[in-house]
Amino acid sequence: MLVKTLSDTLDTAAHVKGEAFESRRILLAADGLGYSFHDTVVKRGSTQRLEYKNHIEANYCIEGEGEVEEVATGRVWPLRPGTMYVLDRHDAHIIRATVSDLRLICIFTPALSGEELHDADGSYAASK
Ligand SMILES: CC(=O)NCC[C@H](N)C(=O)O
Repeated sequence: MLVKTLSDTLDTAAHVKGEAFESRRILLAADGLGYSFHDTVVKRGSTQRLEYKNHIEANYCIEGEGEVEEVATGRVWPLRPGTMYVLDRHDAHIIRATVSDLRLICIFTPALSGEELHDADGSYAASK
């Protein structure tokens, strides 16, 4: 059995700090599960255009309020605790933390190694 805590991740290389978010990557490629598992905080007032060309990402909101827009259609969904969105087609999307910080539980497949940063397209490099 594998047991980890959020505090094991804080201030390690797997605690990635961007302008708009902090991603605390608790399970990584090295754990051998085929997915990575992150506890991510998206900062209030931020807007991010993202497009994970090399990964599928599932996001489950557990705190805060904001919205996600599907770029291809312009469709917008509110994000609140209990809402999940999955970028199952590598969908380009825009995340807005409109009202407060958003806290999202994120799963990436294939797993991230832990230190990935967004490139200019809003993607992470392909997993090795
Ligand atoms: C929604 C969001 O902020 N995504 C960027 C961070 C990503 N979820 C990650 O954990 O690396």
